[in-house]
Amino acid sequence: MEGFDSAGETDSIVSLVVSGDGNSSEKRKRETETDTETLMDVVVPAPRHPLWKTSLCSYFRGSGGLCSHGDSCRFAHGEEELRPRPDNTWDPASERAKKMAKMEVEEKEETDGGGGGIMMTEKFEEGESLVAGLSKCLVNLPMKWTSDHLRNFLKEKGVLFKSAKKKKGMVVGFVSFENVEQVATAVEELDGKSVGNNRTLKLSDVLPRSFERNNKVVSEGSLPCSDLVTKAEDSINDGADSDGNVASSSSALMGRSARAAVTPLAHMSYPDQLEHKKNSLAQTLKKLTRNARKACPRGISLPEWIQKSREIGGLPCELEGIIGSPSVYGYRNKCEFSVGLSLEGKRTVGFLLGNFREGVTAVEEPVDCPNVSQIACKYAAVFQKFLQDSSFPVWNRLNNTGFWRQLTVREGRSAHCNVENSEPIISEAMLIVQVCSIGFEDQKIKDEINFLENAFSIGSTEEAPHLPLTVLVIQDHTGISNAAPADAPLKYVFTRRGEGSELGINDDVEPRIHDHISGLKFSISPSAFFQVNTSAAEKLYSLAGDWADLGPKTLLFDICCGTGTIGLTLAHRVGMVVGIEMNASAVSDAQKNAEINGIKNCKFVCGKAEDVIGALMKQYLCLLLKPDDASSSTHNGSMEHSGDENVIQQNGSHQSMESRSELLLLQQFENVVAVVDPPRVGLHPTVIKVLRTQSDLKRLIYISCNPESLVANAIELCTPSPGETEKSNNKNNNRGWKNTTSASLARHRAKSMPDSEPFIPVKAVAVDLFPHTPHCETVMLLER
Ligand SMILES: C[S@@+](CC[C@H](N)C(=O)[O-])C[C@H]1O[C@@H](n2cnc3c(N)ncnc32)[C@H](O)[C@@H]1O
Repeated sequence: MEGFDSAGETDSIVSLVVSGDGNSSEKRKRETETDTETLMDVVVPAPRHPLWKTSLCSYFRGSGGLCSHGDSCRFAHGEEELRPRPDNTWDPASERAKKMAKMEVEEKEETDGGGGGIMMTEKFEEGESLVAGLSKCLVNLPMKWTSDHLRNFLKEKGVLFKSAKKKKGMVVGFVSFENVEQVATAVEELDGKSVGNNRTLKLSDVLPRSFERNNKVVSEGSLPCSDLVTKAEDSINDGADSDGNVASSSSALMGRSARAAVTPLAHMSYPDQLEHKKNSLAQTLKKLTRNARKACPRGISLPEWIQKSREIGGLPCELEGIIGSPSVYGYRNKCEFSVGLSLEGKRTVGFLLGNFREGVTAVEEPVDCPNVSQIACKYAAVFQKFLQDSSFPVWNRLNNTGFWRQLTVREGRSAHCNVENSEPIISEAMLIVQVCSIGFEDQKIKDEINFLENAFSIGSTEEAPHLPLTVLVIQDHTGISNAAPADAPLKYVFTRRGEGSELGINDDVEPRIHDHISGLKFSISPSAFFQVNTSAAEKLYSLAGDWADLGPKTLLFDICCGTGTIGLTLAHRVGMVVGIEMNASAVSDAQKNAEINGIKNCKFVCGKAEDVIGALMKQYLCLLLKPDDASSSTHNGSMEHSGDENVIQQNGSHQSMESRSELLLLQQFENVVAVVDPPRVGLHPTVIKVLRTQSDLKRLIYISCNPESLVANAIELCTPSPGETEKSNNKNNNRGWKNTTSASLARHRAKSMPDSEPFIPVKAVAVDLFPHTPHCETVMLLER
């Protein structure tokens, strides 16, 4: 379970180990052969108090790490020393206890159907209707069950019913009955009984949706499947959309507002939010120390950074605080609005209120969401107004039918600021409307899209000043979740031929908008990643550059480079940039961006980093100037670029060096730095292995939007390599990883890391790109 892997204290074995460097005072817990029972540094007193280290030391905490008892203190100096109490509980002041309490609340909410009922605003099938009193909602069913599973289960239990519906991926199902006797039997046979993997079934009444209670006519002409209203979107479901626009399901369910769903920290002051995020990051980073300590092979002394971590409260390195966002309100340059029915049954463009898994499908307008820009809100309102009269249905998440699915508004800032308030001017906007064309006639779609284009055009000019509208894209996506792949077909594209012209279908004009970072202009295509908070991203990139210690003799790898933002903004500080990115449109944007800005020392490679990085590093690093070669170098200290074109290489294939001049240029590099900025899941193991084993790579800047994956990757990068014996012992030990945490998995992988010098975490800092949400970016410097 997340957060509880680190200590594994209850089943761990304490042993005294003399470290390989002959330091006999270094005592630590060791992993056992079974791999799950792992340990940490512990000083064992004699005799040991029965409550040894089961409570946090208040002196230690209050004094910022000073306790006169030192290692002999019976209280725990920090979370990593803390042990469970004899009754298997944790010190209530500890993070573990708080996390456990939180999880208990969440589990209870899940069992209770979210504590407030299920918000289903959609019907399962045409003609389906539920009669109040003769319909029940079953909560806590196994997610993988379908309607058939539910029906068989009811039959097995001898429960008669009229109809039963259950959608895979949800924990709720809906049953209607012929009469009250059947209802009574169902309650007796099912409520509180065990189902699936020890889940406790709960029967809830189906409450009429508010719009039915008020006897309003519902435009979708449907009755709800249930009384409980729940609805959250797949993106919210998974905890985050592609850009970290996240709603925690529990807060969404409790808050019952779009504001609470997408900006759960909005009730706090901004300084409090920053403090909260910094503390939460510190807790996560401590996992790096704990896990690297556990994974440290036998017979090898603990790296100095682990030994010194006690001096900084268990952190792997100094956490230099958190940098706030220059813009706190309306900062998002990209907003993804779902289309669905509100709690009132109205066609709505906004945010899902909770978690689809738990049956939430209600969408509410983005009212009071402090991260959403005014322009995005206005376009959402224009689209919502249009939908009220559209003859095409909105997307039904229960049976995956409908046409209108999602609106994304992307904005681009001009190079100039508003003279009155110094705010950036939003000069371009791209609207991406996602639809599902299955089952709809082409001509009818065309007509409907023309109406929509007209509605947006008029909507944009009705505002004073006019809203920017650069391009309208209709994306056709037939998948279940709204998260469309980068290559989802663009069915129609309306662009402007020139400044001030009307939107129209101009096949020769590419759909794109432009933004500006650090004085450079960036061209952005519809599916390319671009940080959602431009002014905070500017801070992030320049900080990464400062930490990277760049110079004209630096070769910089920008791994997961998107549209090239990091590499291009740092290009003037290095000899050459090699960017790697898998999204072909983003690579093409990066290439264009280099051209637009007259930058000639960047190359962009299209491919998955795991497929291309090994060959690329070999190709470039074997030509590095080594200190021994310095005397034979012709390098005169200033970089002269050959004027080579920036090169895009497709599908992971790599070409040999383009020219002799490039080869000569490379020979002048004296150091290599990599900046990695991976997606939420972190780096692929192959990429980690290449970074780790390329001994010429001495400095690595890790930028992460997910501290858990940063920690997991850093465990592999920073743990000393195992000896041969340990590696071979580990070979047959690869079992039962399905339910393990990312950190445990990383520990396991670290054991098979080829012999190589580990990196050392030097410093870290948080940069808040997502005010009002729990998310923020982390930058960590690793060196060796
Ligand atoms: C967090 S974004 C960072 C983009 C860029 N550094 C920026 O700041 O704009 C992650 C990028 O990694 C790309 N990506 C995801 N998986 C990848 C992989 N396996 N190999 C290469 N790029 C990948 C995504 O397409 C996305 O552009």
